[in-house]
Amino acid sequence: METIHVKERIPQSNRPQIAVIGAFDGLHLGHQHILDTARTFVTDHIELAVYQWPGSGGLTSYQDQVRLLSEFGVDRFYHCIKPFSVDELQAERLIVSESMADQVGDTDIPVTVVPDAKHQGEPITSERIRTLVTAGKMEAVQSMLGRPFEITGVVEKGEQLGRQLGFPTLNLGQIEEYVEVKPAVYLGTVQVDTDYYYTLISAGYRPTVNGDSYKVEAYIMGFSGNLYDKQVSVKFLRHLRDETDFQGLDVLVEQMKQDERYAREILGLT
Ligand SMILES: Cc1cc2nc3c(=O)[nH]c(=O)nc-3n(C[C@H](O)[C@H](O)[C@H](O)COP(=O)(O)O)c2cc1C
Ligand SMILES: Nc1ncnc2c1ncn2[C@@H]1O[C@H](COP(=O)(O)OP(=O)(O)O)[C@@H](O)[C@H]1O
Repeated sequence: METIHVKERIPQSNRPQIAVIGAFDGLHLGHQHILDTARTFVTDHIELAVYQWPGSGGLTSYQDQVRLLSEFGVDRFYHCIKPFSVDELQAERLIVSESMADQVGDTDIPVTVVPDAKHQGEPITSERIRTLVTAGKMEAVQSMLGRPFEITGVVEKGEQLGRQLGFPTLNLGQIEEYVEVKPAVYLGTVQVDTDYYYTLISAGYRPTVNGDSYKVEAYIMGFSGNLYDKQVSVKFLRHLRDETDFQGLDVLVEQMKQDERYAREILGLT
């Protein structure tokens, strides 16, 4: 897949295109349905192009978007930082969602409007998924994304208290572009290089240790090793409990042990 950053005018393509227009934050099941529809118009001589309309973001990093769009068979990805007019496109056909159809306006290009994909009777939208992430409802989020919610970041140094408590936790840095997951403890997985591990994720403000800022941390079960500066991806599978202001570190440690027992029980591990 070729990626093109568009600051001003959209460059002309030398191949005929089926053009999909949308914000595409999250690449959720609705987006996947639009791309499936678009692919039915693609032939040997026509390429599939996505023109990304600027939007709110927060569910997928730019890097995730590039990876996912490429996996979904997109040939060219135009990352547009400003709204554009469809007159600038030289497409055989435009493919848009119901909500995007209003923005398209009059055009001579044939337009296919793809009906919204639904979850429990309501349209799947990025806004709806963002709200659920901030509410910690990870199973519902997963149902609408078609995969678990995932955050990719770089492991940063913290206060180095975790190891003293018997629960070393990698701290995810460079995650500002994601929405804040509800402060709570989650069961998930972490990908380090090509390996996957089960993990307990703590997202929040760490009131017990007078934490002052929002952090996403992960204690990898049955792992030891140095992960500083590595890029890791954390997937949220299930909410276990909300973040609590415990009366002292010993109470927090007892609860973390209980969290690990509970997670192992769910996973069928001993
Ligand atoms: C499984 C788990 C559950 C946690 N639950 C809480 C909690 O309920 N309240 C809280 O203040 N901090 C909680 N934390 C965060 C710890 O306070 C934090 O990991 C510890 O202060 C170590 O921080 P450090 O990585 O900066 O050294 C939890 C951490 C883990 C791994
Ligand atoms: N099981 C584990 N889970 C997470 N990190 C681990 C684990 N074992 C070792 N580590 C390493 O220890 C660091 C976390 O230890 P911690 O004492 O919490 O320090 P910090 O406050 O700097 O995060 C991680 O960044 C990683 O390099």
